[in-house]
Amino acid sequence: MGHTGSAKDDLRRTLLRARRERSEGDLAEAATALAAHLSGDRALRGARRAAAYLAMRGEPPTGALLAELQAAGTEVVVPVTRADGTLDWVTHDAAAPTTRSSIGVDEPVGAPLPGSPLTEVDLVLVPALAVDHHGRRLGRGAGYYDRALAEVVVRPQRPTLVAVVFAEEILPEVPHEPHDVPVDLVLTPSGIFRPER
Ligand SMILES: Nc1nc2c(c(=O)[nH]1)N(C=O)[C@@H](CNc1ccc(C(=O)N[C@@H](CCC(=O)O)C(=O)O)cc1)CN2
Ligand SMILES: Nc1ncnc2c1ncn2[C@@H]1O[C@H](COP(=O)(O)OP(=O)(O)OP(=O)(O)O)[C@@H](O)[C@H]1O
Repeated sequence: MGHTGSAKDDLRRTLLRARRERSEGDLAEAATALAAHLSGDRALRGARRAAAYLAMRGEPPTGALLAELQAAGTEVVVPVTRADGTLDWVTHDAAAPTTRSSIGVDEPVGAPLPGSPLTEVDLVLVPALAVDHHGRRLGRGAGYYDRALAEVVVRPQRPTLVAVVFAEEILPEVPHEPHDVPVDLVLTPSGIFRPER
């Protein structure tokens, strides 16, 4: 791992530690606030299909946000991680059973959608540990989203990419590499931010 890799790892550790210290009350408030900001932004509110995700421990909770998207008529798909490092996608149903994967992610047990669902969405909510002022995102380091997004951003009709983080996780600069795909918007419990490009 080069310089950028170890700089990313150091920052990940710091950010994960801060996330572990958030109270349940803080998280519940964040969940409601994220869902409330949805209606204020046209790209978010008007999506026909959205790729989202089930938040894992420490992440800004996405349950209310996904419910709000569905209530607005958006079809929501969520990922299932595969051993080869790619993501499958399943239609989100909050009432359907999920299973916790070995890496701590809740995943639907339903059948994956055929084809490349990510190429048919107009909005992608992307998990992140931090995002910088240019929209560059720091993930958990497994590369699932970098690989998945690399395929959609080359398409003529690219979807709006939205990272979801706590406001304190918007940083002036995060370490980045050529394969990192920048996001268009950042959704936080404090509001929506548009990175400079
Ligand atoms: N909610 C959510 N889903 C997601 C992602 C994410 O960041 N958040 N991912 C974004 O790419 C992919 C999964 N990537 C992951 C990469 C590393 C670890 C990880 O290090 N897990 C810890 C355990 C964490 C815990 O139990 O709280 C571990 O295995 O030690 C987890 C997920 C796909 N789905
Ligand atoms: N487009 C790509 N094709 C192949 N490998 C990739 C691609 N993008 C990233 N990777 C690999 O994935 C690994 C993790 O990358 P990186 O540290 O940028 O992940 P991340 O953005 O923090 O994680 P994630 O995308 O899972 O949230 C690296 O080893 C990188 O080489």
